[in-house]
Parts: sequence; structure tokens; C-alpha cells
Amino acid sequence: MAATILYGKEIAKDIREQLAGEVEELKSKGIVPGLTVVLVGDDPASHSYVRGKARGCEEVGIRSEIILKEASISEEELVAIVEELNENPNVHGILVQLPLPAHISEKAVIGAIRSEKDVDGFHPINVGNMMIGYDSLLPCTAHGVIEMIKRTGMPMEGKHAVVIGRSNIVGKPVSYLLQKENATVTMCHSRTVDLRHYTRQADILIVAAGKAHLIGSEDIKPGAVVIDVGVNRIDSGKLVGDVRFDEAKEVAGYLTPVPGGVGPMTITMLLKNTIEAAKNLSAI
Ligand SMILES: Nc1nc(=O)c2c([nH]1)NC[C@@H]1CN(c3ccc(C(=O)N[C@@H](CCC(=O)O)C(=O)O)cc3)C=[N+]21
Repeated sequence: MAATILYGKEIAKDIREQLAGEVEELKSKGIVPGLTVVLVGDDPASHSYVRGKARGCEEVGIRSEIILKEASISEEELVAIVEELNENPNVHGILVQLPLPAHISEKAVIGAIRSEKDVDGFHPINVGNMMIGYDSLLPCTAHGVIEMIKRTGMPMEGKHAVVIGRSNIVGKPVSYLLQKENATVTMCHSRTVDLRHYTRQADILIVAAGKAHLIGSEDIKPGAVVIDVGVNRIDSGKLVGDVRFDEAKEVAGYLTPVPGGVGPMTITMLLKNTIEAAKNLSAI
């Protein structure tokens, strides 16, 4: 049986239509949700992602602004930009695109963002609130992954979810959100011995290792929900995931493609967070 393909792009379109309605409503109350993205350096992939974010904003009616800075900017200057945005009442969301140049501390910059405007959900206050299970701005990719699993209609409760990758932006947050949905969660990573031993037990497999073609049909439990978070640009210039799609689709029950899977959901959750931040900051 071939897998049902979860087209994030289509799910995202659905959600974005709903978000556009919410923006309309806010505008009628005189609130125009605004996102500012700060992009340091000239990495082409980062520029491409940031363009995607700006397009998403335009689609739902969010005002967006991109601040471009050279890679030579100092940490102090970057923190000063963030602090200015913290005070700007027209800016509800602040996103500093990662990675930052090596001489700038991510901790210092992310920590400088006012937590109510941290639409990435990367500020320690938001991470802590999420971990406890309190309301918080959720990390966009992890939230997008959960929304995609919900769309399968399969309850997560009691299911064995295996997460490959322990990053702060995907692996760790997705493990908390899966636990919140009452899944049993196993974490695997680059030092895991006999990865396949774990992945073959997974009812839900989240692959966020950043290694092209890591997972194939032999690694997947028949019928599993397989979410591919990988974004790898291979030599041909093609974008591929961490899962060998053509193989996996013969075994999995549900499978996300790359591109057109998790990526568009990530941006959609960013738009959702920006609207939420605008509401919270305006006390609506
Ligand atoms: N502070 C911060 N927040 C982020 O959320 C963040 C970041 N830094 N740094 C880089 C990663 C990566 N990321 C992606 C978002 C969307 C797509 C996406 O929409 N991809 C399209 C294809 C895009 C293409 O073709 O290049 C897709 O999968 O269909 C990809 C990657 C957000 N990130």
C-alpha cells in the first residue's frame, strides 16, 4: 500500500486563508500585525527562506519588514537593533534569522528579544513555558509538524513517536509537543547506536537529522506516519529531505515530501505566532 502524501503546502494554504480572516478582523480594530526579520550576512539559503517568510506575510495581510545587515556587524549593534524593535509598537514579531556569524552569540541576541515578540519561540522564557505546558509562542517547525500529524486524523495518544535529532529548533521542542499529545517519545541522534532498532518501532517518525537520504524503507514500520524535516541542498542544486522519499512511500502510511511538506508549515506557524503576538500585545 502506498503512503498518503501529506502536502504541507496545501494544509498551509488552508490555514493561511483562516489567518487572513483573523488579520482582517484585527485591522478592523485598528491593529495591523507586523513582523520584522533581521538577516545578517549573505548566505543565499537564508535569503531564500527570508523571502518565503515575507511572501507568507503578504499573503495573509501581515505588514513585514526585513532588516539586512552585513556579516561584520558587532553583537552590540545587533542587540541594539533588537532592543529598538522591542520598543516599537508597530512591531509585534521579531525574528533574527539563524545561523548568525561565529563572532555573535546566539544566546545574547535571542535573549535580548522581548519574549512576547519572540515569534520563533526560541527565547528561554518561551522554551521554559512550553516545556512546563503553559501557553507560549511555540517554535514554528515543531508546531507545524504537530499540525500535520493532526491532519492524518490518527490520535497520537499512546503511540510510539521516535524523533531523530536533538536540536533546539526542532528535535527538542517537537519531543515536548508530542508528549503533550500523550505520545511515548524516544529521542535518537547522531550518537545513537543502531538507529534502525528504534526507527522500526516508530508509529510516528520525525526525521530532523539534517542528513540527506538518511532514512529508507528498511528503517520504517509499515503504516507509520513519517515526517521529514530535512532541508538539504544536494550538489545538483535540488532540495531533498532526510528520507528517501521514493522508497519510504511504499512502506509508510503517511509521508511528507520535501519541498512542499514541513517548510511551508513552518512559515505558516510563524504567521500564526505573529498574529497571536499582535493580539497579546494589544490585549485582545
Ligand atoms: N530564526 C530562524 N527561524 C527559522 O524558522 C529558521 C531559521 N532561523 N533559519 C533557517 C531555518 C530553515 N527554515 C525554513 C523555513 C521554510 C522553508 C521552506 O518553506 N521551504 C520550502 C522550499 C524552499 C526552497 O525551495 O528553497 C519547502 O520546503 O517547500 C525552509 C526552511 C526556517 N528556519
